[in-house]
Amino acid sequence: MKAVVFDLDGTLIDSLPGIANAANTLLQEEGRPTLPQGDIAGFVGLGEIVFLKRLIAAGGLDPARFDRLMERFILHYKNAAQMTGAFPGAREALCQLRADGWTIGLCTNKPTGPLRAVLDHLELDGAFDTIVAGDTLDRRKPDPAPLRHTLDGLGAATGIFVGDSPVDAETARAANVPFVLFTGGIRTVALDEMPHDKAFDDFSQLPAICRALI
Ligand SMILES: O=C(O)COP(=O)(O)O
Ligand SMILES: [Mg+2]
Repeated sequence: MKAVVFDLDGTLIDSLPGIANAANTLLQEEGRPTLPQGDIAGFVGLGEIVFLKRLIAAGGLDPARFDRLMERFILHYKNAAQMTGAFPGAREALCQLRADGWTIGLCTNKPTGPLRAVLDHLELDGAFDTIVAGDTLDRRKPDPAPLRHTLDGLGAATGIFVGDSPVDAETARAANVPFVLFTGGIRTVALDEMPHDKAFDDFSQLPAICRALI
């Protein structure tokens, strides 16, 4: 079975504006100045616990109130779905891959609550045969376990991983899976810091890239 697994934030969906809005809403509630979206981009990638720790440090919030802040951040993070869209051509690429006989998985560090909210909002739930959220396992990307778990769910021994970040590149390497880099995502480092087998900036290129890799 040919399997392709996608990262979500910055790969299939343009979620940074919503995530930044959620973070800044929390800062405003706490009476702190908001942060530029470019700074907040650097907090994304390792899931909500690391995200909030980075936000607390950069935004001058009280680390002792972590649990309470997390509860409120998750509420705002669910609402972020309203500000989130799929990248141009991403839906069409998923349909084409499906038509080409690929089985399709999702492997994200986004936690289940905000993940469900955004998949519902974008009606993307049915696009995937298997979904692994950040809190599905007790290990997250770049640990290879979530990607391997996604491939197991697809009944595939191997596959292709499509992502946008150094965390995704490291996950693919650790799981020994070819990595395809979407360069239009949440870019915080240079392209050569994300080892990849192929790169693309236009989703219409992806089905042919996948075909050529397997
Ligand atoms: O939630 C994050 O930190 C990143 O999510 P992603 O794995 O879908 O890019
Ligand atoms: Mg990502």
